[in-house]
Amino acid sequence: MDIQNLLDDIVGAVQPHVGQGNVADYIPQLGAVDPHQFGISIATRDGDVYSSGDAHVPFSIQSISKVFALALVLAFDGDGIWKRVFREPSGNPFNSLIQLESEDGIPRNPFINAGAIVVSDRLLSVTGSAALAVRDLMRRETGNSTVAADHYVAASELRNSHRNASLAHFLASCGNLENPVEAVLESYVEQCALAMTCEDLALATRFLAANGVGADGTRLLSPAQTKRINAVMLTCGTYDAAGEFAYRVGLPGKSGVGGGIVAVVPNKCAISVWSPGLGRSGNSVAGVAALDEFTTRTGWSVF
Ligand SMILES: NC(=O)CC[C@H](N)C(=O)O
Repeated sequence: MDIQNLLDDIVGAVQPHVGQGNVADYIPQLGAVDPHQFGISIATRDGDVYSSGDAHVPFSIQSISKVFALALVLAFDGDGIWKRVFREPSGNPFNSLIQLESEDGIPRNPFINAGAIVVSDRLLSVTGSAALAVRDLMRRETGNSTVAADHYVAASELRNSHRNASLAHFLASCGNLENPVEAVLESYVEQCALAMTCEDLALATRFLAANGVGADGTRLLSPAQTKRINAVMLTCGTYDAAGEFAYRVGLPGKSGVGGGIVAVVPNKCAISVWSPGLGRSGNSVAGVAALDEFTTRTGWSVF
């Protein structure tokens, strides 16, 4: 298969969707991003990388960071995190407060905000800085030592983080935070504010398509842990649109409100797409369309 040709074709095919949806203006700094951009990259298990469109423009990875924070907690700390967070789809928006109270402060899964705040809290306890731990993992896997958080985005989110602050305070009231709320929130927004390109993200995600083996050949996760992260991405990675994403794309995937999505074809490749316009559930409209196109054309799906 000529992957480069395929990606160039997909860039053309999704053009009608580029600019559709809305940029995430609840984080003011993200509201200023030009929605008429689209990029796609693939990093194969064998080490080849293909890109097309705006694949070299850095964007805010936001909730995509939640996958990497979870991977690090599982790698450094084992399965203990699963006592503090469930593994069920929530069927609710990513920043919803509703279930958290009725389910006694145990978030539905690690990819909605409440669950990711718990994971970042644990990563903060284990490493001293969730944001730096995630950043260093990204640098190692991409070989790009310039990967860093955009501090304007982090500050912009922190100033407007009333929702996440309420989730964190509620978690603390249930005894499900180990660190002070302010420290956890700071670390969480800093991790979300990492700026990366599609190409960076495809490279960083590749270990999930390689049974847990990282770029330098060392093992980050066991094959069983890798399988499980991919399973949680499939069922929970795109929030209350996870069913629709599985239906259209058929791959484990994780989205962020910066407009990025990463997806994993186990044992083959990692794919990253980016376009800032979001649909109702906070997933990139053109990004989902591109992944739909990709799995339809290649047949590379888990189903
Ligand atoms: N879905 C997302 O990307 C949300 C991440 C964002 N930092 C938030 O907490 O609201």
